Amino acid sequence: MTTTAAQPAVSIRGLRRRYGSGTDSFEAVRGVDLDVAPGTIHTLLGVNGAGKTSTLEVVEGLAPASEGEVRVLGLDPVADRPAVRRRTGVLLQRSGFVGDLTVRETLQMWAATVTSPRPVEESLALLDLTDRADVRMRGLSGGEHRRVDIACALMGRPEVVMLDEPTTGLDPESRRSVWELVRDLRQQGATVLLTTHYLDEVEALADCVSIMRAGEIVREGTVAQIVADHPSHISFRTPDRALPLPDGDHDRDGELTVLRVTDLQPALTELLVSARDHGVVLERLSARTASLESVFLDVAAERDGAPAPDPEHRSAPHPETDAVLEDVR
Ligand SMILES: Nc1ncnc2c1ncn2[C@@H]1O[C@H](COP(=O)(O)OP(=O)(O)OP(=O)(O)O)[C@@H](O)[C@H]1O
Repeated sequence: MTTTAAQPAVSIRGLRRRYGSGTDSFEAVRGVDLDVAPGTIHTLLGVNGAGKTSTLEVVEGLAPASEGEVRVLGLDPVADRPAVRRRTGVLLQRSGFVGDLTVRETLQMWAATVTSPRPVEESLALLDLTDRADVRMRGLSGGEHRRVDIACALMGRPEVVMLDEPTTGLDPESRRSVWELVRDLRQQGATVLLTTHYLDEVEALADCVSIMRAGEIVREGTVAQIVADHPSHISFRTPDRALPLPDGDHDRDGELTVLRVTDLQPALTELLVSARDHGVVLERLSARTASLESVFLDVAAERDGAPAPDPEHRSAPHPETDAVLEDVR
């Protein structure tokens, strides 16, 4: 008996999206291909302006593609919008809820637009909002507001959930509770496509990650696959230029040398032996295996055609991407 691979929950082929027309037009999405396997969490990771929202809006059926094809559960999100909308939940980056309504009234209003909605009390409990049910929307903190947005996105028990930066602006505890919720959705069989610029969010959630830069997907796979394909870094300072170096990509900037190597341990051993044999002191020696952070930094550096930043000056292991990128600039 032959088995066929499950149809992707979301499939994107040759997607292009242009804003404006003529000489003023700008192409924000430049030929994206993407498959999201059913029952998985797929993250789109990229810096501000990479094209994540522009892509997601087409998948959500909120904007037409300039070119290419998108299918959600086998359906066209624009032409088959009513059918797609019934089976999907969408969290936009910004919601436009009225500040005068209470949280409960907001959820009741939203429930009226959804086929077979969850009971409002269940939605309140799901997002830990029961105690805030009678507070007006304008009185909520940013994190509480975001939880109302998420409650609305999940109101119709969607098969496919699209979340645009679900945890931006949330405190660490709220972020973790959203992560739990997203994992629960997967456990219940839903498919989740989410955009983020948090590296720790990708590491916590992603079955598959697509890294976007300037409207294109430039890396894709599991975090482990992406990291395994990336070189490790060795850096040190020495005024001695005659030191023989192991094979790999070398950059020298004054006294600083940065090596990019595929196999860290033998390269490091060779370097240490070479330094000992030549009587060279390697100051501020540092060796780092590849990480999602180093992949991301190198992807960002490729954007400018600039060399990857000095690993000595990289920041903490899981900072927010925008903070990481301050190092690159
Ligand atoms: N309505 C618009 N008109 C013209 N350009 C736009 C419009 N919306 C977005 N852009 C541009 O398209 C590019 C991609 O924007 P997009 O919002 O898709 O990126 P993003 O990766 O989602 O960024 P962020 O993390 O900031 O949300 C950016 O250069 C942005 O300035």
